Amino acid sequence: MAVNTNVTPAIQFTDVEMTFDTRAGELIALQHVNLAINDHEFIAVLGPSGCGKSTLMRIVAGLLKPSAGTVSVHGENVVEPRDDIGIVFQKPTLLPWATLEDNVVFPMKHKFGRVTQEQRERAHELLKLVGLASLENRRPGRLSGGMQQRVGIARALLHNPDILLMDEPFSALDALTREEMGYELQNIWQEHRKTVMFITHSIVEAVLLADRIIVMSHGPGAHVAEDLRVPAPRPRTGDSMRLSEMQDLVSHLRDILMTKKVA
Ligand SMILES: Nc1ncnc2c1ncn2[C@@H]1O[C@H](COP(=O)(O)OP(=O)(O)OP(=O)(O)O)[C@@H](O)[C@H]1O
Repeated sequence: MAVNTNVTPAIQFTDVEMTFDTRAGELIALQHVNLAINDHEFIAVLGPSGCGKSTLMRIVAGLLKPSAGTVSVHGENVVEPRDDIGIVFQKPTLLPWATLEDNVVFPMKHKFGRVTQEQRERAHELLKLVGLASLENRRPGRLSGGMQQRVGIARALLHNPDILLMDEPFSALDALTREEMGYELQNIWQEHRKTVMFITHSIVEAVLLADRIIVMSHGPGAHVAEDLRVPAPRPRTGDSMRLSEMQDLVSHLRDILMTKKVA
């Protein structure tokens, strides 16, 4: 079968530069960032602390405008926040007085002033999808960090975005919950096939979840230093990590990230 190489990427960075004005002067955080992320692809972004991973995500989300270059989503330049993007942050910042269902539908209420019955039904289905069936009338204060983050994921999926941006979504969780959430995210991704851009500091998490791993170089002027395909088939399990090619990938990533070889 012929491969169509002329497909518009879900997300494309073209020669992106991001400069911030700081008290110490101009800081060139990103420079010459070129990257194409395909539809339905799950990519993880790794890189030294402060290299600009969150900045990349905020540009895709339309929350920041690049100083030079362009970012497009499905072929359209990003100039403002878009409805086809959902975002999950490190902490879900839920409304403590609202039920889980009300928290999931809150962005709709905030944006349109009302919530439809269909959206409430979808919130119910999504809470089921993230393992919180029958808890929709609870309030977040009584939930563990992992459960709260599940609500954050359900909320990001409510408007059925094509693209999910996740900025260290599991970093505040304990190790076991974090691993469990990773497998759940993989299940959700297998079922819904969103394009996912997942920022993490965990090499193992990146390797377990992603199709491709993007390693950013050190800043200032961070760019894509490596673009690596993850070799294991899906669904990935703990056993996937025993494959020699996965261990080689983990060793390679440790080597370049811990010995600061990314330049
Ligand atoms: N609004 C801003 N104003 C000034 N400097 C900023 C701003 N946002 C980010 N920076 C700087 O840009 C660089 C990249 O920041 P960013 O948060 O994107 O890095 P990161 O790779 O996500 O960091 P971490 O891994 O520690 O979360 C850092 O030096 C940061 O201090």
